[in-house]
Amino acid sequence: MESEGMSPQKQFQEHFFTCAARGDVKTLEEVLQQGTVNINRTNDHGWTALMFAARTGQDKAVRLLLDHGCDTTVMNKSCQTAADIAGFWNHTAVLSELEKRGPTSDSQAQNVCNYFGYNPLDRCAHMRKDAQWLEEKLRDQSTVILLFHDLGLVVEKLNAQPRFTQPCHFTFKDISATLEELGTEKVLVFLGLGRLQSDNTDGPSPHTSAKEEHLTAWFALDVTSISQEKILSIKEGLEIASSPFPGLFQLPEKEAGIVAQARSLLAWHQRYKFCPTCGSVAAMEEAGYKRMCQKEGCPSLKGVHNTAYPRTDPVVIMLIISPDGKRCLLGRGKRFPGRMYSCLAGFMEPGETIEDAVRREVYEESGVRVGRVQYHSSQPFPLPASLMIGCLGYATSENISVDKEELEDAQWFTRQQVAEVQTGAPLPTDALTNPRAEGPSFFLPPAQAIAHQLVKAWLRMSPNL
Ligand SMILES: NC(=O)C1=CN([C@@H]2O[C@H](COP(=O)(O)OP(=O)(O)OC[C@H]3O[C@@H](n4cnc5c(N)ncnc54)[C@H](OP(=O)(O)O)[C@@H]3O)[C@@H](O)[C@H]2O)C=CC1
Ligand SMILES: [Mg+2]
Ligand SMILES: [Mg+2]
Ligand SMILES: [Mg+2]
Ligand SMILES: [Zn+2]
Repeated sequence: MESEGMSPQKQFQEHFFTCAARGDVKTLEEVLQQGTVNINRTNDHGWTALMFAARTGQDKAVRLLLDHGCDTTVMNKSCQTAADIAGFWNHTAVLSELEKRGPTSDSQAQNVCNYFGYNPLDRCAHMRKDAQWLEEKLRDQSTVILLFHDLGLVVEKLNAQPRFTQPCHFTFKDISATLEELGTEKVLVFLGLGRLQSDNTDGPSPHTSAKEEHLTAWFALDVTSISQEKILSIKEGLEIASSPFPGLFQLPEKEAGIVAQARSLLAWHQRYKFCPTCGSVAAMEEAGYKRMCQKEGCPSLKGVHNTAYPRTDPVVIMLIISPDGKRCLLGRGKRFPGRMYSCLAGFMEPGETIEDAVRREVYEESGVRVGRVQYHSSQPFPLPASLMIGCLGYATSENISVDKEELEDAQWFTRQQVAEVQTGAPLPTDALTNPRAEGPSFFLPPAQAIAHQLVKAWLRMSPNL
């Protein structure tokens, strides 16, 4: 840690880092007593004193810094927390101390939870055939009903530039006339019971068990066959988030999973009105989780031949790491906003393992060969009903040959390039639309995309410590 040309304040800070790295608890304590340093101050690489102590396994220094309130969630410019660093260098005493004392990062404290991935509802599949129970739940004052018009969610209009989209929580009373107008053919699906809302019921009905009393029921209703104007007049201040971008990606995280569940189910009912086996009309059953062919004897009516269940299409999405471990492969889809690069992705095919789908799609789209494949996390993706399976893949070749049918470009990016973009200044507001906007030469999808989380995971695994 050189000191030439540094301001005295910076020299003092560097000295503090050195003491942390050496485990010089006595000096650290003196400095902290004086209150002359900012305990969470970072150096140019984003390292805190806690990270230096974690890097060299100084458990006493780590304990002291934690006693003085050092922040365990700070990430350096390679997106690593002190716990990541301790874990990488196998300093188990330090790691367990860090884990004991506070959140070590959003994804280490709990399993990785991607946007759309958190769904607080108990789906209560066993209740889906109980028409009386469902009807009671629907009419309960605390019940939340989400409306979709041609798959566009009905949301509350926010006056300011919307930072997020708030789904409108309709009650049975709000929409009883709408339900009547839709008649018996309506697509109304039961989503589940949850504790998201404070309950304001008059008391339990005779059919609810004690366990269910305080849980809110959630439903989704397709109102496409009614005019938009009529739907928007149900309440004041409504609008329809008809374009999925950015509306669907700005939901409160606690509701994003519920909206994903609802939208995928309604999309399925909209597109699969007829039996895929014999072409006869199929009717909705089991609160929206099944469609039954109305033709007697159709093979779709039973067992594993039943084609009448909602569709989920598995998609592999993968961050491919170069053979030397220093770069990752990112591509630009033809319809991506300007300068955005993301992980390669592709639909899985029948009779294929996740690992082989990763290898095939990467080879098809970029000509790069992949060996080992490691699962990371998954994300329901309601456009219309994919399940993104996030993986890290280790390349065994480097030459890129882009499939111009699918991608505009694919390139290897260094760890530093990616870390700079990931942790750099926020993008200018016109970066998505204006190719001449200021800012970095490329950017990554936002945190709501699983691709973003895969890149982050790779940066955090960095051997560059
Ligand atoms: N979160 C993220 O960062 C990213 C997410 N994605 C998502 O991943 C999904 C798949 O990625 P993508 O690269 O488009 O997939 P692929 O590489 O498999 O190619 C897409 C093409 O496959 C065909 N296709 C459409 N549906 C299916 C299906 N169910 N099974 C097999 N092939 C199909 C279509 O061709 P045709 O039109 O000729 O029928 C489509 O253009 C997309 O829904 C996309 O939204 C993709 C990239 C990044
Ligand atoms: Mg492909
Ligand atoms: Mg693809
Ligand atoms: Mg494909
Ligand atoms: Zn049929």
